[in-house]
Order: sequence, then C-alpha cells, then structure tokens
Amino acid sequence: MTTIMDGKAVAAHLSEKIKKALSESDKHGISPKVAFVRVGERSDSISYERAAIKRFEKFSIETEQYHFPDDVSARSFLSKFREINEDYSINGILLLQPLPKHIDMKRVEELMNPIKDIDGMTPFNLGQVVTDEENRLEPCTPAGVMEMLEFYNISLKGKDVVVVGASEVVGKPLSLLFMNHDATVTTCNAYTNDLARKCRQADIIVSAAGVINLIGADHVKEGAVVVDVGINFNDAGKMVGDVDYDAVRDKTSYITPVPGGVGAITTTVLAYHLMMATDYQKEPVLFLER
Ligand SMILES: Nc1nc2c(c(=O)[nH]1)N[C@@H](CN(C=O)c1ccc(C(=O)N[C@@H](CCC(=O)O)C(=O)O)cc1)CN2
Repeated sequence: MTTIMDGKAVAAHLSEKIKKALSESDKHGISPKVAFVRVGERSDSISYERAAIKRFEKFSIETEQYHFPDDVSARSFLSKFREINEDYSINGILLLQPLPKHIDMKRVEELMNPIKDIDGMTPFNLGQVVTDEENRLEPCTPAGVMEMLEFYNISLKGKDVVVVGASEVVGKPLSLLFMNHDATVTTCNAYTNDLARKCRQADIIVSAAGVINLIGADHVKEGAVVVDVGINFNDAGKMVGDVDYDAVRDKTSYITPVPGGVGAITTTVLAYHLMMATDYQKEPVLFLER
C-alpha cells in the first residue's frame, strides 16, 4: 500500500510551533520582520516569493519587498543589500535565487549576516550543516524534506539514499543532512551515467533536478520512498514535479505529490527560521522552545 505524504499536514504541525513562538515574542514586544530581495522577473522566483509572502501574511508577520531590475549594476545592488543587511528592524532576509550572472553570488553570500540568513545559504550556515551543529539555520527546502520524512517516521539510518540534483540550495545540503542521519548517500547530477540503475538501488529517492518526468517507473524499486522536490511548470502552465507520479505511485511505499508535497512545507520552514533568527538576535530574551 502506498502512503501519499501530505505537505499541508506537516506544515500545519510546524505552524503550531510558529504561532506559539509569535505569541511569546509578542509578550516581549518583539515583532519579527522579513525582507524579500529579488533581482529580475524570473517566474520561479516570483512564484516562490508570492507563496512565501502569503504564508507570512497568514502568521501576520511583517514583510518588506526589495525588487531590482535585471540590469541593476552589481555595485548598486551590493550597496543596497548592505543597507538591508544592517537594518536592525529586519530580522530575516530571503534572497531569491538565482541572481543574474553579473552579480557575484559568492560576494552576496559572504556579505549576508548569517544570523539573518533564513534560507541557510551563507558559508557559515552551510558549514553548520557540514559539522551537524544544533539549532542551525539550514536551507529551507532540504529542511522541508527532513520534516516530511520525520513526520512520517521514515527512518534513515543505514538506508541507501539517492539525491538527484546537486545544487547549492537543495541537492548538496540535502545530501549532507542525510549523511548526518547515518544514511548512505549517492548524489547524482546531469552527468550521472545510468541514472535509472542508480535510483533502483535506493530505499529513498529524492529528485531535485527541475526536469519534468525525469523519474519514471524504471527508476524505482518496489517499496521505495520517493520524494519529489521539483517545482516545474508544464506547457499548460500547471505546476508539476520531476517524478512521473502516475507511473511511479503504485511501486512506492511513500510518495510526495506536486503540488501539496515538500513545496507546501518550504515557506513554513522559512517562517520558522525567521522565528529562530529573531530569537538569536534578541538574546537573552529567548522565546522559542528548543
Ligand atoms: N532563496 C531561494 N530562492 C529560490 C528557491 C529556494 O529554495 N531558495 N527555490 C525556488 C523555488 N521555486 C521554484 O523554483 C518555487 C517554490 C515554491 C513555489 C510555490 O508556489 N509554493 C507553494 C506550494 C507549492 C506546493 O504545494 O508544492 C507554497 O509554498 O504555498 C513556487 C516556486 C526559487 N527560488
């Protein structure tokens, strides 16, 4: 029997913790604020930002949006970014990725205050994933995958995991999170030979490649867990994942749909990270239960 993993249920569970933290922070007169920073008009960035704003509004969390044209000079962008970073009223920053090529992402990552980095992209926060520190700010999508697996009591120790996609925002940190749980991880990329054979060896497959129908029935062994992190839009403008869901579903023990799977958790993780970030910034007034 296949269990369809429900991202909304996981998000609802996490939302309770956020509401509790918000009510505690309110008692101390603390109102968290998040800044969204976007350069250009990429449709994936716009839809992620829109979804995140909607989520924050549901929690009545204040948001500020900073939009720059695609051709903004690197100098002028970095100068404004510095201001946002140093603004004491802003507790968390989400920088929509990717940036246009003429802006050096490494410069921005190094510049961002790790304590405001609610999407865990700075070298400091990624380093904390490597060393498996507690209470860290990790990238939201990988964190959402872990929340999903934990919610459904899927054990990771000793499991063979294949992560398809090696991006800095999802694939690489996600592979590290699995390693921290004592899983054996294979990280595949666009050059991987015989992807189907590698995937068939996996107890858990996570696809984060951004390629429609990349994972078919031939990639999945009977009883495997399949997590689809892909957010793609097909020719009809419908949101679809990387997995050929109808072809794969009956072979799996657990599977995530798109939409309604991991994507439905990510923005709630972002809100939770904002509470963590605010909590650190307001020490010694700690209001988040750990
Ligand atoms: N700083 C980052 N920027 C971007 C990231 C990221 O992880 N960090 N990822 C992409 C995300 N993305 C498209 O590529 C994207 C993600 C989520 C949504 C969305 O509409 N989410 C909905 C629910 C979707 C679902 O149920 O699966 C929601 O959260 O309510 C759109 C696009 C872009 N940039």
